[in-house]
Amino acid sequence: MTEEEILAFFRKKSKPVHREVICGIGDDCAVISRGSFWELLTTDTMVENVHFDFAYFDPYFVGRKLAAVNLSDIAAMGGEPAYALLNLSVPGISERELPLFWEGITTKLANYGAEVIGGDVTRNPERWHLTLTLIGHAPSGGVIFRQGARPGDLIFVSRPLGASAGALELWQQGFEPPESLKRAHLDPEPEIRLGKVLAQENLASAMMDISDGLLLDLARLCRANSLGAEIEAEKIPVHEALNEVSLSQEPIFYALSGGEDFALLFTVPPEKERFLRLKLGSQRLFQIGYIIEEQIIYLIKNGQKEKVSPSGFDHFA
Ligand SMILES: Nc1ncnc2c1ncn2[C@@H]1O[C@H](COP(=O)(O)OP(=O)(O)OP(=O)(O)O)[C@@H](O)[C@H]1O
Ligand SMILES: Cc1ncc(C[n+]2csc(CCOP(=O)(O)O)c2C)c(N)n1
Ligand SMILES: [Mg+2]
Repeated sequence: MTEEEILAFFRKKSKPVHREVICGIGDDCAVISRGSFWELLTTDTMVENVHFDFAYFDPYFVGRKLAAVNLSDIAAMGGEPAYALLNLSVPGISERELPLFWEGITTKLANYGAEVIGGDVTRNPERWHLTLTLIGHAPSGGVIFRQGARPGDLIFVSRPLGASAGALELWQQGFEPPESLKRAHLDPEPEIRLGKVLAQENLASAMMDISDGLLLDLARLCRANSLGAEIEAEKIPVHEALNEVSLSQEPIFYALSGGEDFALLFTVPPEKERFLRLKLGSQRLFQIGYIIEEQIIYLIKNGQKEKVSPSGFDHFA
């Protein structure tokens, strides 16, 4: 089974029984009503040689990235991160590695007001296997779900895409990537501030973060709404450093299907666009297309409109 099929199985089978569960399987975070506020829960795992390789990572950046991928799921709901539980499962860890890893994870969490408050340690005979569970909160009713988009809503991404996947390919081909690509892969910045503005000002109708690639994640957002999308290749913000390096594919491929961008993908009703630009001032946003009724994703490229199948990262594809 593919990762997509496994997730579909869980989504179909789950029927929350607790009345306080506002949102269970299927969004970037689970959401639980705690009366005066909503709690947000998310968990993400990083496995050595699946998510990172010590050929170009060190324990400090493994810690920073583990924090970032979880923070990004809180950002995708428009929430505020707070508490984390850390599960460390390793063949062994040295007196040099442990403080570096701890410094990485705690500094990244602290940048966004979060801290580690517990966890678990076990031996893993094979490789580093790390899981972080992050808990956050939002005002009651003040989160943006994947569901909520309407036909005609504008589709935005929060920053240029493809840098992380470009860096990965360069390392895997034995080259040293330029600094901006390296940073995007080793130390991605979660969009906590932007997510909060979009939620608190009720600007976005639907939102998620891009972890598996724009096309695949846009397809997930569309499916959550039983809608489709029309996007334009020329409007997709491709990270500019991809034009300066030698890669196996065109730069736009990494922006469409690379993954690990941790940018926000969100929809905005057209009548709110002016207010959105006003609220975000100098922050650049990239409108790449709009939501359509038909449950298909179209890409307009060189004046041609073509149906695209959602390609991106799947652990088992
Ligand atoms: N093993 C599982 N059991 C129950 N629910 C799961 C399981 N794995 C994933 N889910 C749920 O399925 C949904 C999609 O999961 P997915 O991991 O793709 O989300 P994500 O964290 O936004 O993406 P990524 O892991 O790529 O960052 C989420 O709501 C998640 O909680
Ligand atoms: C060594 C190595 N090989 C491949 C990749 C690419 N990669 C791994 S997981 C993932 C998507 C998000 O993960 P998840 O869906 O588990 O949250 C991507 C694009 C990498 N980073 N390192
Ligand atoms: Mg996510």
